[in-house]
This record gives sequence, structure tokens and C-alpha cells, in this order.
Amino acid sequence: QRPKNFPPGPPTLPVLGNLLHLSTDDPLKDFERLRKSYGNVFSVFIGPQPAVVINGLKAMKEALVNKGSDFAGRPQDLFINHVTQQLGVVLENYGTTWREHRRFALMTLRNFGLGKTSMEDRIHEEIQQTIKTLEKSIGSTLSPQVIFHNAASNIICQVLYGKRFEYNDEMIKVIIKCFTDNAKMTNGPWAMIYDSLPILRKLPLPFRKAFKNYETCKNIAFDLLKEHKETKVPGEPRDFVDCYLDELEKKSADSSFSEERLAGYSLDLYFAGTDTTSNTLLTGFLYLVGHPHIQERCQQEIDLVLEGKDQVSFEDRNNMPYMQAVIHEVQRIANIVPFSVFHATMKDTELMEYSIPKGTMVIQNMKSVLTEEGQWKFPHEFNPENFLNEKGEFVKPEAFMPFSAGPRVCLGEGLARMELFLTMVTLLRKFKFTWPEDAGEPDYTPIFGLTLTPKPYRMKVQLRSKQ
Ligand code: HEM
Repeated sequence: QRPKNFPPGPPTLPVLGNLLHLSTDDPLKDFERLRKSYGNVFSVFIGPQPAVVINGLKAMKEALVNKGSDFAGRPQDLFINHVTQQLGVVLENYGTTWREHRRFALMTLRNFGLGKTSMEDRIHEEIQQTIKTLEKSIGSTLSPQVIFHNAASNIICQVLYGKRFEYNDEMIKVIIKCFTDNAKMTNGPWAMIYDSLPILRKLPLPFRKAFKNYETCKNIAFDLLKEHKETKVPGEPRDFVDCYLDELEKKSADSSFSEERLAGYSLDLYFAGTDTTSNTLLTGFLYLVGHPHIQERCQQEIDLVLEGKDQVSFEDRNNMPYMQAVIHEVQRIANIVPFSVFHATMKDTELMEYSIPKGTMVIQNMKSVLTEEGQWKFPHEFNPENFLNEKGEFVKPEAFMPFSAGPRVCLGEGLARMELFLTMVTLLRKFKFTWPEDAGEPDYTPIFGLTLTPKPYRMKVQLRSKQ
């Protein structure tokens, strides 16, 4: 039963709610259909729980920005909360623990010239490893999936734990497998069943695999913490974990910092920083391979701006409007976190004149903004012109919000943007990527999950002559 003046939605079934209205392979299509019937703010029932789905820039801004604190909570009783044992920051409810931990991460990431190497240098070091791997395939084809996951994983791993893994190390394979499996399971059919039918939660059904994966990662994180505690020099932090351990030593009795939370927190950041950036890169190269004229135009701009320079710096983006437009267009079309992270209302509130009680789950349909008609010149096609004005200058429309907005906006946005720019420019400067002749047409349809992932593909790598 919908509460009074609650956003409308399809009729519900006892126990199942709207489970049967939502395809587990691609609920994005269902949301589009429901939006057409019920408007930009509608509701669905995940089993017994009502959820409000927000669509379009106007509603999104009202909720996330104008009424940011009303909508800044997180649901606390979903599959994903139970898997991650309520640790970390991503799923922490809006309040002191979240605020203290978010502030700490932003500050630590900002101060990151941590040690002697700046963030930019660390990213470049990892890109050199990517280049070495790509060089082994010159003249032939390769699947970029593992390469980009390894690179993104190592960059954030350096920041957090001060270490990287060789690409053939068993540990990185285990971690990435756990992350990618859990990303798919989290928005998948078994998570929906878990959330809709609490009675089944204790049964040995396939969703238990996600718990096991998390436990595996948590044990790895605990080993890394132990190593840090044994080797750390007070006041000389080497990485994020050291900074947190320093903070723990200073902590007052009522502090929300704890060793257990550090394990969960570092895993949150590790996961949030791996699957997002790597899938964006994968989508980016898929589109660039499928649109060779766009790839060539990027390369012309790169050659011109970087002439005589050894390596690109993040500053160079200001002289590369086309490259900037392409990267933003990749993020727009990739829609990497399609439902953002679910929010919850912190108090009884209103949205577009509907009443929404405290504690209601809120789902952002990101695609509805990233492809909203009226907001984009070419909402439904891959076209960097979406981010260029008539003078060829880079412009960022308000509806560009792949990192979300408001108090919960992605806290790794700065790092992600730096990674995407440095990686794409460096690789496009050195290599030409083409679609293999015998591979049919590129398939741009992504696989659904917490993150959207391109279907596995191969690309051909050649060295460019002009650099
Ligand atoms: C292309 C890359 C990325 C995209 C598209 C992305 C997108 C997002 C989105 C949509 C959210 C949810 C915001 C909300 O709830 O309203 C989010 C949250 C978050 N992201 Fe990212 N992200 C990316 C990279 C990263 C990286 C590299 C890190 C690690 C440093 C990171 C850390 C986080 C954290 C910790 C949160 C939770 C923030 C909170 O609850 O306060 N993300 N991200």
C-alpha cells in the first residue's frame, strides 16, 4: 500500500511487490517504461519495501542538491549492507561517522603527494606497466578487460596500501574476481530476491557467494593492516592506511574511527575506485575503436599540444578541448553507475510535490539525466559535440552528473578524472587501436550490474609512427 500522496507506480503483488515488473537483466528499460507511464518521480516496491525512483535533471537537482540533507541517507537493510557488514563509508548512513570518514578521505586524497611521489606520478608509473603489456600485443589483438582492471586497481591500491601487484600475481586476480562478481551480484536477480523475501536470507542460495567474496577481501585487507602496523613510523605516513592509523592514535573516546572500520573503509575505496574507472576506460576504448575518425581527431590534438613534451600532465587538459569532450562523452554514454548508490530519506520530505516519508529508499536513474532530451545536442548518440560549443570550446552541461551530486557526490571524482585523462591521452598518443576485421560489428550494449560493463571484446593494437 502506497502512503498518502506518495509517488505513483505500478500495482503491487503481496510479498513480491513489483519484483515481476523489473527485469533482472536490464531494469533500465523497465524504468524508462515506468517513467513514461508515471512521470519523473515514481515508486516501485522491492518486496515489502517502497522505493522512489528519480528521473530527469529537475527532480534530481531538487532531491540531491536543493534538499541534499533530506535525501543523503543510505538504506540500511539491503543485501549489500549485509554483505559489507555495515562497515566503511559508502553505505554508512548520513551522520557523524559518515561525515568524519568522508572528510578524512577527502583530506587524505587531497594531500596526496603522500610521501615523495605525487598522485600524477603514481598514475604515470602504472600507465607505463599498461604500455608494457600492450606492447606485447603489437600487431595482434588483445582483450583490454584485465589490463584496465589491473591498472585501476593498482592505482587505488598504491594510494590506500602503498603497494601494487604484478599483473600475474594471484592476489590481484582474486581481488578483481571478487570485486567484479560482487558488482554484478549486487544489482542482480539474487540480490533482488534477498531484498524482497527476507525469509530466504539464511538459506544456502547463490547470494552467499557474495558474502564469501567479501570475507576473502576483508582477510586480505586485515593482513595488509597488520603489515602496516608492524612497519609504520609514527608521523611519517606512507599511504592512506598509515594516515588512518595515525588518526587512531590521536582518537578521542567518542571517535568513530576504529581498526575494523579501516578494513571496511579501505575496501570500500578500493572497490569504488577499481570497477568504475576500469569500466569507463573499457567503454571508452570500445567507442574509440568503433569510431576511428574520433580517435584520429583526439590523436591530432594530442600530437599538437604535446609536441616536444615527454609526457602529458593533467594541466594539459585545459589546452585539449576535444579530448576533454571525448572523455566526458565516454562517461555520459557509459553511464557506469546506472542507479548511483541507493539513497534514503532522513526525514519526512517532499519531492516534486509528492510526500516521501523518512526512511524511504531512493533510486537515481542516472540514464534519465545523462540522455535527457532537451539537455543534450545528441542525447542518444556517441558524439563529443555534446560537450563543445560553436567555437570548439569545451563546455560541461549541467546534466553531466555521472558522479552524482550533493552531499553524497562521489569522493573519488578528482582521482578518477585524472586517471581517465592521463591514461587515455598517453595510450592514444602511443598506439592506434582498431576493431579486428573478423570480429563482426562492435556491440555497445552493456552488461547490467552495480556498474555497467561492456561485453568482452578484443581490439587490435599498432604503434603509431608520429609521436
Ligand atoms: C569513473 C569513475 C567513477 C564514477 C563514475 C563514480 C561514480 C560514483 C557515484 C555515482 C557515486 C554515488 C553518489 C551518490 O550516492 O549520490 C559514487 C560514490 C562514491 N565513490 Fe565514486 N565513482 C568513480 C570513481 C571513484 C574512485 C576512483 C573512488 C575512490 C577514491 C570513488 C569513491 C567513492 C566513494 C567513497 C563514494 C561514496 C561517497 C559517499 O557515500 O559519501 N569513486 N561514485
